[in-house]
Amino acid sequence: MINKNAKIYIAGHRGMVGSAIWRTLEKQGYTNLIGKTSKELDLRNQQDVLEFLEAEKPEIIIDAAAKVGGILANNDFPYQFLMENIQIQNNLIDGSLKVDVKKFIFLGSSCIYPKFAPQPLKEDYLLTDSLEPTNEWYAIAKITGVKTCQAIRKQFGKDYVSMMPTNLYGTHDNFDLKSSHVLPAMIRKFHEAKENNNANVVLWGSGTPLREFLFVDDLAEAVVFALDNELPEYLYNVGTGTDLTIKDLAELIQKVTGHQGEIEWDSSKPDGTPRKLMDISKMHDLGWKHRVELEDGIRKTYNWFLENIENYKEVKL
Ligand SMILES: NC(=O)C1=CN([C@@H]2O[C@H](COP(=O)(O)OP(=O)(O)OC[C@H]3O[C@@H](n4cnc5c(N)ncnc54)[C@H](OP(=O)(O)O)[C@@H]3O)[C@@H](O)[C@H]2O)C=CC1
Ligand SMILES: C[C@H]1O[C@H](OP(=O)(O)OP(=O)(O)OC[C@H]2O[C@@H](n3cnc4c(=O)[nH]c(N)nc43)[C@H](O)[C@@H]2O)[C@@H](O)[C@@H](O)C1=O
Repeated sequence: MINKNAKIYIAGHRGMVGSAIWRTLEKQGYTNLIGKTSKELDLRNQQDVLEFLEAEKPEIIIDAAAKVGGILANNDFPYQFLMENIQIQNNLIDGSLKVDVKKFIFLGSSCIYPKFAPQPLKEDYLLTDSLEPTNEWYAIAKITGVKTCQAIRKQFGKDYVSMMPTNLYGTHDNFDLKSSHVLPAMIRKFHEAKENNNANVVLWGSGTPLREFLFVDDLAEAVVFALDNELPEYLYNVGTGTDLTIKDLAELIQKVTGHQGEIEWDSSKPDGTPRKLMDISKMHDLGWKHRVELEDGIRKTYNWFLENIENYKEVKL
């Protein structure tokens, strides 16, 4: 068990995931949390990161800082998704080793697994085949992060662990239609179409790919679980164990938002990987399980969207 006064640095503490982890840690009584915005500390700058870590000497680091985006952003900006993520994670992980950070939690994504791997995806399937082309750049960066932490475990015996969440959604999500993931994009599109006399909604691809969705507060609980317990292995999947087609997701969000028009599918946009359902038995065996079911999570996210609707004009990329 970690001391509740331990100094914990949450990299990316204003993002969807970082802010959920911050809230969960506060709720569980952790008192010494630190965070920096990208304006205050650009994690791509090695010297600045090392100076910050040397000055602060955190006991624990949770890395929720990354260049993040949906299928189109990943496909259109391969260099940024590869390079910025490698820079951010290398500076944080190597800096942590240098200043003797006791525990490091690295967050990756289910896209690290091969495009046509057997389903559900077990942690062992890493590096057994080729990646999905729309996000291979981001995936290569994330695989490098997993392997860097694994190398530190092997060579220095430190508690550096990687968690691979499935597709996430929730409060503080990115609702910008160019850079967002599918679930917040659909909430915004159906809501705005409803407001616009139930106009038709245009969605991307064929609607046939399958995706698994985890509410971000559940992921935050999994991360705090990993912080409270020394996990025996280097890599853990985090998800719900259930997926649905993009078309079924669209119908569910259409119901929640109350939109009554038609849905059109834009086949010029990519489908991405056909399926990426996580095998989450390792986390279940240790005692973590998700709590928020999809429809409930979508309602919470839609309510948050409505409460914060004025902020969505900003484009993230
Ligand atoms: N969203 C999803 O569906 C999934 C996300 N993940 C992983 O979870 C983690 C967090 O993602 P999420 O919360 O969704 O992303 P967000 O875009 O919401 O947050 C990313 C955070 O990273 C920070 N950041 C980005 N670049 C820099 C930089 N150069 N210097 C300092 N800080 C930087 C941002 O800081 P600031 O706000 O100050 O600019 C922001 O707070 C990532 O590792 C991602 O790969 C994994 C699976 C799915
Ligand atoms: C988390 C994960 O996220 C990304 O992978 P992805 O799951 O393919 O991403 P996505 O959420 O953007 O799309 C899922 C599916 O949904 C379809 N889709 C329909 N209509 C919209 C739409 O309006 N917007 C978006 N974004 N997608 C749409 C879309 O065509 C695709 O079939 C990578 O960043 C990857 O690196 C990663 O880790």
